[in-house]
Amino acid sequence: MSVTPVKVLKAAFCQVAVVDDLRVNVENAISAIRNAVKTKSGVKLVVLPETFNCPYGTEHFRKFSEPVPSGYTCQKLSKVCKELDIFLIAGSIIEIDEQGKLYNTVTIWNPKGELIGKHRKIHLFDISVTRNGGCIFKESSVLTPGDKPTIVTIEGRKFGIGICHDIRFDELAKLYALEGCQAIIYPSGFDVCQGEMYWKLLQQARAIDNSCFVGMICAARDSSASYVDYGHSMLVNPWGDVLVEAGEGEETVFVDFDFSIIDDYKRELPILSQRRTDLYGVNYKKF
Ligand SMILES: O=C(O)CCC(=O)C(=O)O
Repeated sequence: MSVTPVKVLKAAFCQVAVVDDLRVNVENAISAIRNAVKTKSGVKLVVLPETFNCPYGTEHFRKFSEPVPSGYTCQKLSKVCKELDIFLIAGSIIEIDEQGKLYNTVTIWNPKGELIGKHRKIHLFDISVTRNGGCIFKESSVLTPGDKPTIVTIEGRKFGIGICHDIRFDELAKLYALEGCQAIIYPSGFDVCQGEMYWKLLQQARAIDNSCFVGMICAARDSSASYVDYGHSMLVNPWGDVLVEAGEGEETVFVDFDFSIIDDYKRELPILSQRRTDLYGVNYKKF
């Protein structure tokens, strides 16, 4: 049954803190979700950060891994979506498959508590940057990359899903735009150094180039952690305007996706249809 697309979708981005205890993290995320729905009436979509139930570090990933959707975290998330009648882009968890392979995986849930999508991070975070304080990370030492893009329909609107480092790859965002997505959501965990340089800039670039909303949702900053998350969960519209930005600490921010702005942007600046596809193109496998 097709749903009439909503004009405006009310959303909450929960910038939760993450500690070294899976069950505490899940309880914390669930109470943030409950508070968000209680605080602002009409919230229909909630988003959580990357690895919201596990400290971000390759040494933690196997210990915190769970099967999807039968694991503890997924079962709790499914239940809360049903209870609160919401969609949830559930940040990410570390998924373990039957072969014991690990993935960084976003699960997406509908108000019936059904899993409507699962995105395994496609571009693993392997960098060794030396400038501005530096950042070295090698997710591929323990994780397996996902092999397909993920689009879900929420209240009649198509959302593309990525995870953190996925935002650096414009082809993925372009593919989502060409497939009709009006928003791309990246649960994320930039460190402070990369965050200061690129967090806002990358979202503005992806949003402007692809005529859509772009959001990144981060965990709260904990300066005593070995990997320090940037915070600043954000949503940008296609004009590049920052519609909402959290601070550094634990916080939930609320934002309306008013989809009329996408139509205005595409009418006034029709770059997607002005592309010279006789000269170049984005090739991708059908998924
Ligand atoms: O691309 C970056 O600089 C940060 C990416 C990241 O932190 C991640 O993928 O978890």
